[in-house]
Amino acid sequence: MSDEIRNIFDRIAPIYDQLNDWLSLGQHRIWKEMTVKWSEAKAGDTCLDLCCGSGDLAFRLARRVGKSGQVYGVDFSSAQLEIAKERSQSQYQTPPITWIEADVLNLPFEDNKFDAATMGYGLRNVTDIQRSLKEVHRVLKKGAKAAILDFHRPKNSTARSFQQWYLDHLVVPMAEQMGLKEEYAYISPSLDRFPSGDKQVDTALAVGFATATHYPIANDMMGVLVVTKF
Ligand SMILES: C/C(=C\Cc1cc(O)c2ccccc2c1O)CCC[C@H](C)CCC[C@H](C)CCCC(C)C
Ligand SMILES: C[S@@+](CC[C@H](N)C(=O)[O-])C[C@H]1O[C@@H](n2cnc3c(N)ncnc32)[C@H](O)[C@@H]1O
Repeated sequence: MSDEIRNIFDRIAPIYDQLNDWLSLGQHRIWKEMTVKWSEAKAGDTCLDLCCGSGDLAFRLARRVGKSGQVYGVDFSSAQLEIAKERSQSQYQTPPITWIEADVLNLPFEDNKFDAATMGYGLRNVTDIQRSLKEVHRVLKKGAKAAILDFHRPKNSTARSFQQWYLDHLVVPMAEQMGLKEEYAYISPSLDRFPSGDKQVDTALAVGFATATHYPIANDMMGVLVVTKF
């Protein structure tokens, strides 16, 4: 299953950023900025962006930690990381971001390393949510936060119907124009499998986080799970 997921993101890498902009009417930038703010990353911090993809959240973290900080972006899609590296070169980077091709279910870092972490549209795509949250907990310093942004199914039936309509009539047809229908058709069933905000909180507390809060955004079509390690 993880090979299938890796292949999806390898294949969509060349158009991923552009489609996100078009399909979210640019709103994803706001949702990502909110996520980085909720991570409480600050100047001088050492930060981790899990499932970094083409680097959107890692770049935002870099701007917050400044030249005295450090940022690591981890993803198992080599094609996504290539895009992140290309983007790195085309913009003045303070600090330089370290891009690592690895599985977030088995992070190549020692315990208690990071002052803050982000994960944007990654938790829904990993094959073992509990294990992923355990790894996040392991590598965070005591008192550190992680902010985890993802889609989910809204509670409100009208919002759910709109979300599904949007996916069926805008997202997948636009992806189909680019020969990526199957890759984007994957989103809907991934939403069906993904736990609600309340269940995400329960899982986070069960793996050992001292606090876990889920903030619905975008009319409850997205959400940010903020967890703290004590
Ligand atoms: C940045 C966004 C999605 C990232 C993303 C996550 C995935 O799991 C994927 C899986 C397979 C292919 C692609 C992705 C993927 O791009 C969010 C913006 C892009 C969304 C595809 C747009 C969908 C937005 C909401 C359903 C509706 C928003 C309506 C509002 C009026 C903008
Ligand atoms: C929807 S993209 C999100 C990319 C980026 N965070 C963003 O916000 O645009 C999901 C990313 O998670 C990565 N991913 C999924 N499962 C992973 C795993 N087990 N280990 C590492 N990366 C993984 C995929 O390769 C993909 O780049």
